[in-house]
Amino acid sequence: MERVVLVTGASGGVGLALCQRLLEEDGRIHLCIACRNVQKSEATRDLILATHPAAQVSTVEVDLGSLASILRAARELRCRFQRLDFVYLNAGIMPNPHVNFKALWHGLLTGKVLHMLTTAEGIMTQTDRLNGDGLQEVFATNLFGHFILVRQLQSLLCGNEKPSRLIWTSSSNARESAFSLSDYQHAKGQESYSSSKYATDLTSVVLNRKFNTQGLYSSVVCPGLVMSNMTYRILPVFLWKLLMPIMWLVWLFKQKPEYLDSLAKYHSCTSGLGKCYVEPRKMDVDEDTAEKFYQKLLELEEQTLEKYRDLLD
Ligand SMILES: NC(=O)C1=CN([C@@H]2O[C@H](COP(=O)(O)OP(=O)(O)OC[C@H]3O[C@@H](n4cnc5c(N)ncnc54)[C@H](OP(=O)(O)O)[C@@H]3O)[C@@H](O)[C@H]2O)C=CC1
Ligand SMILES: CC(C)CCC[C@@H](C)[C@H]1CC[C@H]2C3=CC[C@H]4[C@H](C)C(=O)CC[C@]4(C)[C@H]3CC[C@]12C
Repeated sequence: MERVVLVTGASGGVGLALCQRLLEEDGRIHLCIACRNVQKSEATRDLILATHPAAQVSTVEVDLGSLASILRAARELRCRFQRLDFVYLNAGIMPNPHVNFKALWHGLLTGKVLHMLTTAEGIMTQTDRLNGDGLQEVFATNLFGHFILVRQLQSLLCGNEKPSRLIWTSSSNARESAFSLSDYQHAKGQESYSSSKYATDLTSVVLNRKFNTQGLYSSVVCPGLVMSNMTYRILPVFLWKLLMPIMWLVWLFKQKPEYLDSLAKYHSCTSGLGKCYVEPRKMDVDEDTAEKFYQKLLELEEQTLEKYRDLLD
């Protein structure tokens, strides 16, 4: 039976590129794209089929900022599929981004410029707000909505013949100092994006602890700086185009000499001898904090799903 792959945030940017790439790697998969509404789902499906006409692509509507929508989508997926092999938890937002140009300028003059330009540490803030479920929107969309989706899809992800995998799109902007267990939704600070991505890293770590024995494995990835609607909301397109030569220089400086081989093809995978093509980095995550955070997520799940009893099985 073909492998079933679910991708959230498939309508553009990283998610759409990921869908195209997955089909290039294996045209036999069943790709289920999760988008916010029917129009987006169908437009995305048409775009994918234009380049991969023989692909099996289905759609599901889910607004990750709405618990009711997530519960409906999960119910629909449980009816449609017997298992899910890969779930890419990719949808994400960074509302009202603000660049601190003073800090940026200061950073450009220091030795930490590469670190600053690849992690945005100290130069980006956002303003968040409450969503319809009374949750901080960035936390809800980037992390909690996905967490609820995974919990609701547990029966399709656990106990299968082959292991299933969750792949979270995290970010190099994830930072421990932006996250606090006492304000894990980041209602008080101005780095909700960074906090939500650190929360993502913690969640992935703890999900492995809880679910590896049931055949579910979780990992996080950072796609690097990608030109998408998200980045075009930070700076206008023309400015990014002007900055491109600088970004290329940054990229070049970040490469190890062996990466500059123009004949090399880079696959994000591991060879039979264990050699990795993409450099792994250890996450700055403490397992004890991850466990405490998990308990808080479970408590929040219980509180928030209380009013949606009719949508639960
Ligand atoms: N761009 C970058 O440089 C980087 C991005 N990332 C991460 O990559 C992921 C994808 O971002 P990117 O492609 O750049 O940004 P885009 O804004 O282009 O894409 C975001 C995707 O998420 C979807 N989405 C947003 N909110 C919701 C919601 N409430 N419910 C369902 N879907 C939603 C969007 O759908 P819709 O079309 O309906 O808005 C869209 O498909 C994010 O998690 C982001 O944090 C990580 C590191 C760097
Ligand atoms: C080249 C400079 C002179 C001008 C660009 C300044 C900033 C607007 C951008 C510099 C670094 C960028 C970012 C880095 C990390 C990204 C992160 C991985 C992510 O998940 C989302 C986008 C970034 C925060 C991105 C945003 C713009 C920069 C801060």
